Order: sequence, then C-alpha cells, then structure tokens
Amino acid sequence: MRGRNSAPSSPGHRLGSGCVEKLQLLPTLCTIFTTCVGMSGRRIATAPYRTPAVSLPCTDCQRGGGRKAEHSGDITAVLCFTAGADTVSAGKLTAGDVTDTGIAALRLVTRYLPWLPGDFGIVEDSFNDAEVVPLIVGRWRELCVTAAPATTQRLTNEVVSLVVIVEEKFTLREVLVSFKSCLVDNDEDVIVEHYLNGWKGLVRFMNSLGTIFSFVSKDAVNKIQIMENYLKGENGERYRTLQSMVEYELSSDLVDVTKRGSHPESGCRTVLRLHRALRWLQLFLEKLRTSSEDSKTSTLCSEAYNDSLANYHPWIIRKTATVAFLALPARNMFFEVMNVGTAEDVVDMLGEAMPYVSKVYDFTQELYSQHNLLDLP
Ligand SMILES: CCCCCCCCCCCCC/C=C/[C@@H](O)[C@H](COP(=O)(O)O)NC(=O)CCCCCCCCCCCCCCC
Repeated sequence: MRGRNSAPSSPGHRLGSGCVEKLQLLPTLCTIFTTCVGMSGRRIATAPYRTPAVSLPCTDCQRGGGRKAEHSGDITAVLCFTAGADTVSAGKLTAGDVTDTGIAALRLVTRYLPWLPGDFGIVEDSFNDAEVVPLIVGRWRELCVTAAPATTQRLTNEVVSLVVIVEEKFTLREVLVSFKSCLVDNDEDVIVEHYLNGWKGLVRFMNSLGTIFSFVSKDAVNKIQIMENYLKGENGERYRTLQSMVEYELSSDLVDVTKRGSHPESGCRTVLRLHRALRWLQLFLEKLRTSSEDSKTSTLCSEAYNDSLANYHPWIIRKTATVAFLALPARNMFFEVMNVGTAEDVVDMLGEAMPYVSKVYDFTQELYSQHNLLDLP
C-alpha cells in the first residue's frame, strides 16, 4: 500500500444501506460541492450543497463517475476529472501520473470524508487505453476510487468531482452469483477475471469473520494476485479463460508437472489450489443449506474441509484450520453476516447460487483431468 489513512471508524458514522453520496470538489477554487442523495435521507458530509457537475455514468451501475467503478464492500468512490484545456490523452499517461492521481484522490478522501471506516490506501494503479484506475481499497469496507476515462481528464488543478456511492451492505448473494458470470461458451469455459472476482468477494467475506482467518486469506490473496499479474502481463490474453491458460502454459512448457522447479507459480497450479478450495466451499455451502437450526457451523465447516482440502494440506495446516473453525460464529449469526435476509432467504439464495459454483467446479475439474493437471506440485 502506498498511502494509508487510519480514519477513525465511529459507529455514529456508519452509513445507511443504499445511501448515495456525491461530493464535488473544486480544489483550485477551494469550492466544495456536496450533494447527498441517501435513501436514509441522512446527510453524512458537511460540505456546502450545490448541484453536482455532470459525472459519467458507471457502465456497471449507472450511478456514478468512472467506467470501471468496482462495487465491492460497502463504499465505492469514483473520482472524475472533468475535461479541461490540457486534457491528457491516455497515450501520454505514465504510471507516475496515475500514482499522483491516486494519491491526490486519497488526500481528498482523507480530508473530506474522514468518517470513512477502516484503513485504506492505494493498492493498485493501472490503466489501459480507455481509463485510469487508481484504486484505493480499504479493509472490509472498501473504498475504490476510479478515474474517469483518461481522454476526458486533467490530472492537476482541475475540477475534480468525487462521487461516493455508499453501496448496499456487502451481501454474499452477489459474490456467489458472480460465479455465474465466469461461465461462457455454454458453460464450456471460465473467464479467469470473473473467477478471481468471485474469490475476492469470498475473501472479503472471510475477513469480516475476524483476523483468525487471516492466514487463510493471505494465501488466497497471494494466489489471486499471482493470477492477476498474469492477466495484466504481456501474455494476459492467453490467461483470459481457464481453457486458454491451460493450453498456453502447457504448450509453452510453463508448468512444473512432477515437482516444483522453474515454474513454481504457474497459472495452472495456482488455479488448482483455488479449485480445490472451491470444492470445500461447495461442500460447506451445501451443508449450510441443508442444515438445521441447531447445527454448528464449525462442525459443518470442518466436515467439508476434511472431505476436500484437508487431503492436500500438511498436518500443521490441518490443525490450525481446525482450531480456526471453532471460532466460526453460530449458524444464525453466520447467516446474518451473509446479509442476505432471513434464514429462509439464505437457504433460497444458496439454492439459487450453488448450481453456478458447481458448474464452475465441474468444468475446471474436467479440464484439469483431461490434461492430467489434478496433481500439480
Ligand atoms: C468461513 C470460514 C472460512 C474457512 C476457510 C476454510 C478453508 C481452510 C483452508 C486452510 C488453508 C490454509 C492456508 C494455507 C494454504 C496453503 O498451504 C495451501 C497450499 O498452497 P501452496 O501449494 O501454494 O503451498 N493453499 C490452499 O490450499 C489454497 C487455500 C485457499 C483457501 C481459500 C479459502 C477462502 C475461503 C472463503 C470463505 C468464504 C466462506 C463463505 C461461506 C458462506
């Protein structure tokens, strides 16, 4: 992380669900425009109100600034730089520019939105032809700042509009259903980017259960990162789907097949680890779905683990995992954290989402089996 902000997280500032905040900042003129559009009707920023400048609709939600607003966690902030005389074209942008943008964004956020809960900092800068994405992410309640398309932005001293969208509280439904978007070509292939998004959501959910699972989330995040680096790399197109990744890595001799050697972090072996964990998830969710009110989540989790992932883990990891499971909240509390609704709603949601998770699992299993990749070291 580049910048950090330890904004105090006061419960009094917890944000209502579905609340939409728009904050317009004109730094050069020292004018601040704020508009709060909240379902809760609660004003959460204190800057003077003025009609907001036009911001580009997000292609995903139509609710705010940049093209690639990521709606993870509770909060999405979209930083838009409106067009100015010195509009910088995407071609001229450098990583440094992007970083500066991100830092500027962070400063604005820290200054004007001190109520944002959590620690956050700039963790990722990237851009392609169309957009700059300085991403500011916090823990659990995430803050993503996405710039408007580069062709319409100036990076310094211009009108900056910051649109903060307070998302509905994180819900596991979206995460699980996101596995649906992985599947393409009549369920005959899986898009890696969407697959990773599903995992990111799961990790976020796990993090909300407490730091006891941080050893698990660190490993998962590390593997997600490895795959994201491939996607961003010069052969990124080869990693677009699982099928194309397998074909590419095998044909280019990029996979250590019998023991770890020159390619210890191939895409194939990295996805295999996540794939095995997906089996655990599948079993666990199915147990949760069919469990009775008095079932213990720790037992369900442990059983699912023993029937899947544990077979690939050494003794010390198995023991650590088993102890960590004991810290899982009781079933009703666990359902609450999922934020899906009543217990019946959770069961319905699982019934709806599970087939997608299963399809992704089955496809990957078949693909790996065809290429003898199920035992990659
Ligand atoms: C809800 C509780 C979450 C409990 C998580 C259960 C899974 C327990 C897995 C324990 C993994 C321990 C960490 C270390 C793993 C690595 O040694 C091992 C091998 O990697 P290597 O070959 O590179 O060395 N890595 C792995 O097997 C990959 C593990 C990835 C685990 C991802 C788990 C994400 C869990 C998401 C939870 C979401 C729960 C949603 C339920 C409603």
